[in-house]
Amino acid sequence: MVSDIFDPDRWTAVTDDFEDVTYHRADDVPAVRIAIDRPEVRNAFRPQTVDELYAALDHARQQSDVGCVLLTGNGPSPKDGGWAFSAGGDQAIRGESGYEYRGDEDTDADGADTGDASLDTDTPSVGRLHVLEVQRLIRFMPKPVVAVVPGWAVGGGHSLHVVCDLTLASEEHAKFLQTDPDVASFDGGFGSAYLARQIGQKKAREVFFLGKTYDAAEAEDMGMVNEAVPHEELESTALEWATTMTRKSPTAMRMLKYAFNLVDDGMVGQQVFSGEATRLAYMTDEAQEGRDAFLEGREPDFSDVPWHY
Ligand SMILES: CC(C)(COP(=O)(O)OP(=O)(O)OC[C@H]1O[C@@H](n2cnc3c(N)ncnc32)[C@H](O)[C@@H]1OP(=O)(O)O)[C@@H](O)C(=O)NCCC(=O)NCCSC(=O)CCC(=O)c1ccccc1C(=O)O
Repeated sequence: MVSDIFDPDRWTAVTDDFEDVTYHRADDVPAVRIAIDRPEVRNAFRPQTVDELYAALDHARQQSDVGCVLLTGNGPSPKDGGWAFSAGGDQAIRGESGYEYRGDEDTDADGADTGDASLDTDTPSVGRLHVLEVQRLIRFMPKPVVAVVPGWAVGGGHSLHVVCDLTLASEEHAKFLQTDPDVASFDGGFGSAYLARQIGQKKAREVFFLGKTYDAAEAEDMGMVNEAVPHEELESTALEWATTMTRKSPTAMRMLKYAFNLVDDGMVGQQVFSGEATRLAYMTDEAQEGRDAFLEGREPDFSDVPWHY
């Protein structure tokens, strides 16, 4: 079973190679579902989880026939039935310089520690803080990413929902909490500054400084959740949203996402938006005349091109 509220009749696995993440493509909607699959620790992410999330998201980014990504957490926990989107960085493997790989390199087939970490050549020995790379991938992905929140969104897990384009939450189980300063961490980028854009400065400071827990209805009132729906309808509603969005013009959706981003993303936002404008310009006769003139060693003739106003 992938997740209690996952409908296996509507999805096909893209890969079974991941350990911490499940990755499915919808059968009748051009959308994918990427889920953290560590429900026993409230979907806290370790470096391997972040690597797999990045790989799945980057794969989804490059599928020109996929128009929407649903990002969620599988559940419930087999231990206590609790639900989570993600509880952020896995504190159990946090070392002095970041989150540490603790995997096959120093465990035997049964998972017991062999103390043989030196044999590992695939994974870096330094601590990682690379969920920020996942945030940037979500931010710059040319299609909407929806955070589908079935339970706790906490710490770095809260930041992940903040950076998504839309958030859909379970009425009964979704809970939003920032614990960063409790564990001496601080997401000073999208997790806080962009959150303030969504809910205002006073409220964003309250989220971090007071560390209150908000339910889905409160989060919707604050403007950081788009809609709260009954838990049983969470994934079907997410797929309905994906259906709606993927019927729209891909170019318009991409340009709108980058236009929304632009004002907060400085020169990089301008670069991303302008890159897409350049792509559109390349598709015109005007651009092809410029290219052809160079290749034919002549002056370009733009005399037929109107000065649009
Ligand atoms: C999420 C809780 C509020 C849920 O509470 P509750 O429902 O009562 O469940 P628990 O019994 O507490 O938890 C069940 C089970 O899960 C384990 N667990 C939960 N969260 C984590 C976690 N983050 N790491 C490891 N394990 C976790 C818990 O130990 C229990 O296990 P048992 O074996 O069953 O006892 C509550 O659990 C909670 O508050 N969790 C901690 C939330 C937290 O502080 N998260 C870390 C915030 S800091 C962060 O995410 C930094 C990462 C980051 O994004 C970042 C920031 C800045 C720069 C870079 C980065 C980066 O790249 O990483």
